[in-house]
Amino acid sequence: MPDQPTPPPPTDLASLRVEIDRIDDALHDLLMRRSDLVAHMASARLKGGAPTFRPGREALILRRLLQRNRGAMARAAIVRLWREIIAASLAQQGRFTIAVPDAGGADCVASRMARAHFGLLTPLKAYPTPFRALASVAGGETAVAVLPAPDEAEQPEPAWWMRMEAPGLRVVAALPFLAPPDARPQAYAVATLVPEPTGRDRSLLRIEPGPEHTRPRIAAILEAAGLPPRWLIRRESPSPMALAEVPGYLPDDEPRLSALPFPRLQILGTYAEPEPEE
Ligand SMILES: C=C(O[C@@H]1C=C(C(=O)O)C=C[C@H]1O)C(=O)O
Repeated sequence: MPDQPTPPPPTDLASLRVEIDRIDDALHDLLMRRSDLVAHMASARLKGGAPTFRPGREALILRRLLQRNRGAMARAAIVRLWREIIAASLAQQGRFTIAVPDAGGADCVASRMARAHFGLLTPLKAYPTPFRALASVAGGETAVAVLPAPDEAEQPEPAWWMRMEAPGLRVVAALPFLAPPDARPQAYAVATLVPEPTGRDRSLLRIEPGPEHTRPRIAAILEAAGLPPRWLIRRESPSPMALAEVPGYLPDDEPRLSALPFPRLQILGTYAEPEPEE
């Protein structure tokens, strides 16, 4: 459709509104067809045992649409619309509740990011701590936890990344999806699924450093391994631990990691790189 010449818009207000009504009907028809396909996917169990939530596929859909976006509608508006469409299709496929830490109610960054990404209608469930939110995902009570991005200055209790041990839990998305290129994510989504590569991904590495592994030393080691950190934090308490965001999709058996000299290293997750706002 975008390649066909667009007819010139009518010049009087009444005809313009008739044309907008016609377009709304066409959009609605397509939305109904889209949700019929999702219903078919869910009822025919076409996904088999595969997870309902596929954050990599969602990122690819949004990237494709942003790429072809022409005209006056802002990129942020396109993302907003499709986040709601995708949220509606996730809701159609079964119970889909998001766990958030209850640090300051609806205003807290995790709740705001969860709302923006998973839509206004997706149920959010508040837990007293990020760790309890993670436990609810590990136990299958909720589908995803949205947690604030780690910060070197945070207290040990909110430092969820230091205590993310339950098997199968992975960081699967960085939020928001639309962000300035050098911005750090404001929140991360954690779920029990193996993320799919999207062609442009990033990963979170948790490192238990030796005493000689100062922050600059860790950065230099990662850089030499072809994993230059976008940012890196190192905390001393309750025990020394560092966290780095590195470019690329890292599967669990990533060969570049086996030669690294740290006492312990773990991939906390891998997810689509956010898209620029402009
Ligand atoms: C429809 C699907 O399920 C979910 C909803 C999607 C959508 O509405 O496009 C995309 C990926 C999944 O998170 C799918 O797997 O394709």
